[in-house]
Amino acid sequence: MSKVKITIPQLKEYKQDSRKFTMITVYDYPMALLVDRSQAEMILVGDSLGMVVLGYEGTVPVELNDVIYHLKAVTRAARNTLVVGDMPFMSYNVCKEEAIRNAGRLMKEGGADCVKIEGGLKVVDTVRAVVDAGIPVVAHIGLTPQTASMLGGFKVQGKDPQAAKRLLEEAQMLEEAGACAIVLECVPAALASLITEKLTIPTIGVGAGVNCDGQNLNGYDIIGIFDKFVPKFVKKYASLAPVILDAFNNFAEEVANGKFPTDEHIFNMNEEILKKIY
Ligand SMILES: Nc1nc(=O)c2c([nH]1)NC[C@@H]1CN(c3ccc(C(=O)N[C@@H](CCC(=O)O)C(=O)O)cc3)CN21
Ligand SMILES: CC(C)C(=O)C(=O)O
Ligand SMILES: [Mg+2]
Repeated sequence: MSKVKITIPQLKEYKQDSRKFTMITVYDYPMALLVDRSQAEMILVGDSLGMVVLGYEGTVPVELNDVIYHLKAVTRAARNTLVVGDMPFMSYNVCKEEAIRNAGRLMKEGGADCVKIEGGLKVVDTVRAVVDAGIPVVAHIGLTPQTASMLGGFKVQGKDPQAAKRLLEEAQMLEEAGACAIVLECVPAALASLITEKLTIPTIGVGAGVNCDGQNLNGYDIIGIFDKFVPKFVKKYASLAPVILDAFNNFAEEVANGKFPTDEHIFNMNEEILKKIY
């Protein structure tokens, strides 16, 4: 199977052809190698790395340099997968100039193919400015973890009529501002379906139902190695945590009782050489 990297314009063609695409969130070289070998079209190097690989409670502490560091690892592996670099909190919120400069760093230093920016109305002009600078932008509305404190936590968004209407309007404004795709996170399936229908750019759902043009899940959730919390929208396709724990315990057990290492896993030395040092 030869996989060819999907292009930004092709994302729209996928939507026009009702062809679904997959984005998997990963942050390191071995995981990116596996995604690259899979059918998945896209990788997100998400600021969720703060929670999944750095152990923070949220995504707010994540620095631009953290995302660049992980992007570098991922883009060394992902030669045939489109890589989205997530703009962390405060890397685009102060002013448009800073947003452009920081988005540029994700592309130039991290090797990202495009960037992702959280927010609705308030980031429309920023999205336009970054796109005008020649950087493709994926928008992100609904549950926006960087501003979770203002949303009252990691909660489903757009449940009442005003909030639902606002999300639709924001999606349309972000499309108009030039976003090449939009992530809908934790929004009711029927609303995500309506937004998908009204937009010409593809929607990427994460907890947003089957009618989105693309789907995103976290790679560490999919294989069940991150189990600190598991959002309702996650489907675990494998449960590796117990498998890994078992392997670690078997190793430690064999070390404790002297069964590891055996001849198979050691390096031998010529007897004559050994005699010379006695
Ligand atoms: N490993 C991982 N997977 C993710 O999907 C993910 C992250 N980390 N970090 C960044 C955000 C945070 N996300 C989350 C985290 C928790 C819930 C959660 O617990 N939601 C409740 C629903 C609450 C409600 O009903 O309003 C749930 O039960 O799923 C949802 C999304 C999604 N993202
Ligand atoms: C939840 C996804 C869309 C994300 O932004 C991340 O993983 O950082
Ligand atoms: Mg994110």
